[in-house]
Amino acid sequence: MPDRREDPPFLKACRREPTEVTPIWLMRQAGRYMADYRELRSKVSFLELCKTPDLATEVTVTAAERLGVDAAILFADILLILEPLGLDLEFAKGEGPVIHNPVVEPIDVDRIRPMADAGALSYVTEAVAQIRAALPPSVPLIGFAGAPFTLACYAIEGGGSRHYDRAKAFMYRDPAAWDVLMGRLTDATALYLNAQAEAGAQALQLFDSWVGTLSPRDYKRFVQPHMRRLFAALPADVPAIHFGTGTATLLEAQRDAGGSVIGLDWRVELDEAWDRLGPGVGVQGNLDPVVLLSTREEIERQARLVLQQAAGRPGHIFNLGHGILPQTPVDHVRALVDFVHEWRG
Ligand SMILES: Cc1c2[nH]c(c1CCC(=O)O)Cc1[nH]c(c(CCC(=O)O)c1C)Cc1[nH]c(c(CCC(=O)O)c1C)Cc1[nH]c(c(C)c1CCC(=O)O)C2
Repeated sequence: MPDRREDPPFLKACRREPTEVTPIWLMRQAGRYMADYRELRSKVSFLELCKTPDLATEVTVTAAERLGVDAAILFADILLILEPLGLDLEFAKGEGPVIHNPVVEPIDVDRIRPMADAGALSYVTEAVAQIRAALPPSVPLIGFAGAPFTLACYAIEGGGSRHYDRAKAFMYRDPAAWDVLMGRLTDATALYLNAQAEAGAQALQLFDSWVGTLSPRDYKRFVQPHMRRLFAALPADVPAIHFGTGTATLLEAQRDAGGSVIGLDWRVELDEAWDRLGPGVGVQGNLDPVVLLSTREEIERQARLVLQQAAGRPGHIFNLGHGILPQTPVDHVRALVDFVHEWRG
């Protein structure tokens, strides 16, 4: 058994062990709100950045250092896995992601090729190994992937969407084809996350960003069995964080699907949500990212409320309820990190 007493606070909190400070990291902590990132992006495209381990390492490590956060997150994107599955992905200027050959008809699911191994994504596992080697031991590295439902939304919609009407109509119209698609995405994601853990990722986050669009009943029918299988296929000794947004009515069903930590957004009260989830899981969240656009006083007031709601229970990881917005002042993010570290109940 490895000696885990000296583990950094983020990993202890993932295991619901007491920590001296509440660990904090932020979704999208590396990105356009940082001048260093914008400077680099003026020279290389987003996909090139993701596919060049040296650059992905630089971006990941710089962001973690600048902010003084308790964990780094691999610089990559949830949609990269769609390429080896046979989808033609582009990050178009000003438009966000576009998939040029989306899944439209049930027969298109046949085009989604099962992945034999994670070899086609070796640029990601190389980045993981390089980042792990570059970070100090006190800063754990989080690997991640998109959850099958959120990936299926992109694969079917061909990009972002407001109501996910095409994806959901596909799901309702042809549940058998839906399950085949979800099954392939689940298999590929399990391989990909295991490869990240093998390369050095010390925790794994599944982003089910758009799952809040489903009713509890539909979640249980169309998503939960796949998520159960996915979590069961992950390495048992690596904490898994199960994240979604708009999930107030889905939390228990998400917990039952898997993950040692459940991500919460700001639409729920953290203490009430944790009561519902019970003592068997930790929680991550849940400051509204828009609060970071206000004043330092308001940021501290709202951060204090989150910390107070989590107080007395080990297993809280401070985060936003969703990613940092591009117009966020870096100083505000740093002030938040310092405030959380200095807070002593
Ligand atoms: C849905 C989703 C995507 N990507 C991701 C999600 C799930 C989280 C969420 O709900 O926000 C996850 C993601 N995307 C990115 C990371 C890197 C790690 C981090 O710092 O958090 C992570 C964890 C980098 C990125 N992914 C993207 C950028 C911006 C690219 C740029 O430099 O122009 C970054 C830094 C591009 C991206 N990627 C995606 C969209 C919709 C966009 C365009 C919108 C946008 O630009 O914010 C898909």
